Amino acid sequence: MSEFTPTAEQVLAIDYLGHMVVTACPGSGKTEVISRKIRTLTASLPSYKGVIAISFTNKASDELRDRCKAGNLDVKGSFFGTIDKFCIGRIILPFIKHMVIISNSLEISVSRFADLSSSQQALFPDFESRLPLKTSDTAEIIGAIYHLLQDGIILLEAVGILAVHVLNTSLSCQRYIKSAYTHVFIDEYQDSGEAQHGLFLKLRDLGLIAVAVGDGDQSIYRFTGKFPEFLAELSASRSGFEAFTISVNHRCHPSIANYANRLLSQDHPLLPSTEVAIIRRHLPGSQIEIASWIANQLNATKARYQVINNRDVGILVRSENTAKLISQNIGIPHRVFFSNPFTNSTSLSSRIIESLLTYRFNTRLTAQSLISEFSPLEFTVDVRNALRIAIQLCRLCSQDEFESSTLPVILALTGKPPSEESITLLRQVFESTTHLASFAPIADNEVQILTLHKSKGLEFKIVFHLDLYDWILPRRIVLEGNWDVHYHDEQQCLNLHYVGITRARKFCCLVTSSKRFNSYNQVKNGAPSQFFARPGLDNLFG
Ligand SMILES: Nc1ncnc2c1ncn2[C@@H]1O[C@H](COP(=O)(O)OP(=O)(O)OP(=O)(O)O)[C@@H](O)[C@H]1O
Repeated sequence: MSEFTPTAEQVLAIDYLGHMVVTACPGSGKTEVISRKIRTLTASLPSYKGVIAISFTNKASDELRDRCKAGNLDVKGSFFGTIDKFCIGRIILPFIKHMVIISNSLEISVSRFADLSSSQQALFPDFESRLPLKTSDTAEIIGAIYHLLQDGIILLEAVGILAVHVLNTSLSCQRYIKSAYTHVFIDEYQDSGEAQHGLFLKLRDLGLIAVAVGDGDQSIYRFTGKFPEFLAELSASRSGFEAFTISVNHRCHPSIANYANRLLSQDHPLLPSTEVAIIRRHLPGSQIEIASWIANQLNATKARYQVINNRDVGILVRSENTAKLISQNIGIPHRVFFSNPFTNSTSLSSRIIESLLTYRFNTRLTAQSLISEFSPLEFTVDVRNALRIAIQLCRLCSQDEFESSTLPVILALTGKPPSEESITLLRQVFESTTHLASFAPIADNEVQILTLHKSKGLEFKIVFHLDLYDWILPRRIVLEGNWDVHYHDEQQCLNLHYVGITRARKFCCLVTSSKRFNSYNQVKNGAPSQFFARPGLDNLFG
């Protein structure tokens, strides 16, 4: 836990005991407020109870869990994870069998609509025009969703509405939720979809204390049906939620905060700052030259800003293609947050094996955290102890023994042996040193390369913000027969740029180059982003 004293605004939010919504600017301590609340709350809970803490990404969720558990604090039966993980693991899988007859020999997996067979797709006429699905769609498509479940498939796009449906319909699910959890926290509420919002309100109606935290200016997922309007709805008067605002950015150097604030509002008052810690650099060449340039001047930058470890440096990009180019050309230890063979697999045994791999390499994780993740219902003490030992063996065994060591764990958690697919994926991971390395915790000497979307909720002492090109950020689109400049949701692109800059604590470098590779590896002119020309930014950068 951080040593600082919370501000008066933070104290009000930490101490409030009822339903609440916290809106706050970047770096204002939202994650701190949530973790301090969870630490205080869980201290007085019995071991079988906990809170539900939902973050937007696994990385943000790990960060929150680590902050809550700092100093070996016991967070009891709390859930930390993403909304899909919660819906699937805690609501759908344990309780759907009370509602649909599903053969015990079937392994249930999660599948996207696009990956269904054509006869399965035909169950959902006009499916794509309904996306994102809303709870009001449930009545019409629940029959088709049940049909798929009988084939062992949970439709990914319907996870949210299915969870709300199970929660509304299954009394045993309601009893379980009420007995296992006292509070629900949802971070990054500005990126909530309608089903998630419905679930949150339903959990409140069941008697859990509901806490939403977010920032409308960091809304960056509108394209997937996630809207800041739900956060605004909770913040409105008479919503039943007490509204709190936290307004001081503790993360960014004041000159970085000034630049970010002026991006959104050209007249935003400026914080006093004696130094400018945000610069623009336009380099000859493409992303390849940018990679070498970053590598060459990294040590000097770290020394200047008294940063010791490379892991405190984030290189933020708009596209995976740029991430790949930087990774291939930077020539210093780094970690790219790419997908691994398990990323697109949603079967339960794949998710367990992936978690066992993470557990094997990350010694800060406990066997209990894995049990809590995958077994929503209570085991007897004997079964739990045997399972804990089986999980621990997956860390202690040799690489050759890992595959067989996962067997008893998967059997205990699912009642079935692992699927063939999950074993194939595991073998693919072991065949690739890059994939294997991605399961280890970040080493101190590794620079982190990730997309702007994935950087949400994270912070770095030094940030290199790339991909600030015309066409890329803001994303430009061509309208047939019209040569004017048109953007695809300029406000969301601006929010994305704002999120990127506000990840930086001490120094932020906005980098462009005269050329750029596009996703087809064609070289294009690298004209600078239109965001550089926004009013109000003059003299705010070096
Ligand atoms: N009262 C405070 N005094 C000093 N530092 C603080 C205070 N509150 C938070 N911080 C620090 O500010 C930084 C940002 O906090 P945190 O990550 O909780 O912000 P956040 O609101 O979740 O950010 P974002 O929404 O941008 O992801 C952290 O390094 C945290 O330790």
